[in-house]
Amino acid sequence: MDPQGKSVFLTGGAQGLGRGIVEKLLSLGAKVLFCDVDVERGKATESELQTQYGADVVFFHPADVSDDEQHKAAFGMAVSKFETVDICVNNAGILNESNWEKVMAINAGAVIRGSLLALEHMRRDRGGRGGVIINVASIAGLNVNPACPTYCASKHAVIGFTTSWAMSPGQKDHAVRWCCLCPDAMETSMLKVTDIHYPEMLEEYLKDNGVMSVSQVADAVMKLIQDPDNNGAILEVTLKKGARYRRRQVVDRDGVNDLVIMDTY
Ligand SMILES: NC(=O)C1=CN([C@@H]2O[C@H](COP(=O)(O)OP(=O)(O)OC[C@H]3O[C@@H](n4cnc5c(N)ncnc54)[C@H](O)[C@@H]3O)[C@@H](O)[C@H]2O)C=CC1
Ligand SMILES: CC/C=C\C[C@H](O)/C=C/C=C\C=C\C=C\C(=O)[C@@H](O)C/C=C\CCC(=O)O
Repeated sequence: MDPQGKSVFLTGGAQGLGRGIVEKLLSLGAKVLFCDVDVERGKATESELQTQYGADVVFFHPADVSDDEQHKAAFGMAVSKFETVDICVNNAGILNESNWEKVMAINAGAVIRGSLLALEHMRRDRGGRGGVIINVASIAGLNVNPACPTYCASKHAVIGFTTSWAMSPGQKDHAVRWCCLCPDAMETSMLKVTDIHYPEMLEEYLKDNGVMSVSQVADAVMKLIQDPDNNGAILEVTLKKGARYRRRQVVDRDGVNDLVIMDTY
């Protein structure tokens, strides 16, 4: 899908990757409404982006996406501003190993709610125009990670949910494309979080693997949006190997043993 002239709803856009994605989309001619729980930063970001791109193409709406009503109201605001939402990016996420309920509510719960809101609005078999849902997971959703088991579980949930909807027999009728983004470490405030186990393991990991810029990862999100044939894609982005699709398939290897889930590049 070409972002030019399209309408976007994105969560967690006040800073970090969310803001980076908003900026790329605006530069490609999309209109964006983003929400965030950080009201001060959200307003400041809205003001800076309106100055750069125009007051009628980017809007901030305060919302905590772990709250059902606030999340629905923010999505509804995007629909009423733009009439339709073509692209939904469920990006808001936190890292906090001391509060597993909150991590699951934001990283998994709000991604599920946001996806279902978008699906209901977009699905062509119920009068919508189709669209794309991008769910932000992490490389941690594909690996094990003793530094942050809860975060890791929340990101595995995002990938399982997104790829399962992508394989729905109704997907062609819905005309909604489902994609997951799995970045390696990025230079954002999340990497400053200290509430993890074994911080020295993370430090070692970052030394070996490096840290990406937000811009590099936001470019990969544009690839996800623009490629029309990537329903079900898991886009892994790392500093060393760049953006690579992993495709998840359920495979019957021999007709005898259990089906297995396989990722291929
Ligand atoms: N920074 C990294 O190394 C990586 C981050 N990610 C994922 O990227 C996404 C964006 O994270 P970053 O930009 O790195 O973090 P960040 O902390 O810089 O930005 C996250 C934004 O989400 C907002 N947010 C948090 N909870 C919210 C809530 N309940 N309701 C609404 N907004 C909320 C924050 O206020 C903030 O503006 C997250 O899903 C994160 O898990 C994935 C892989 C690597
Ligand atoms: C701790 C998570 C930090 C930020 C979250 C964000 O999503 C960043 C993710 C990117 C990479 C994080 C890697 C962290 C690695 C570690 O902390 C090591 O403990 C991992 C060690 C072994 C796991 C085996 C593996 O590498 O797959």
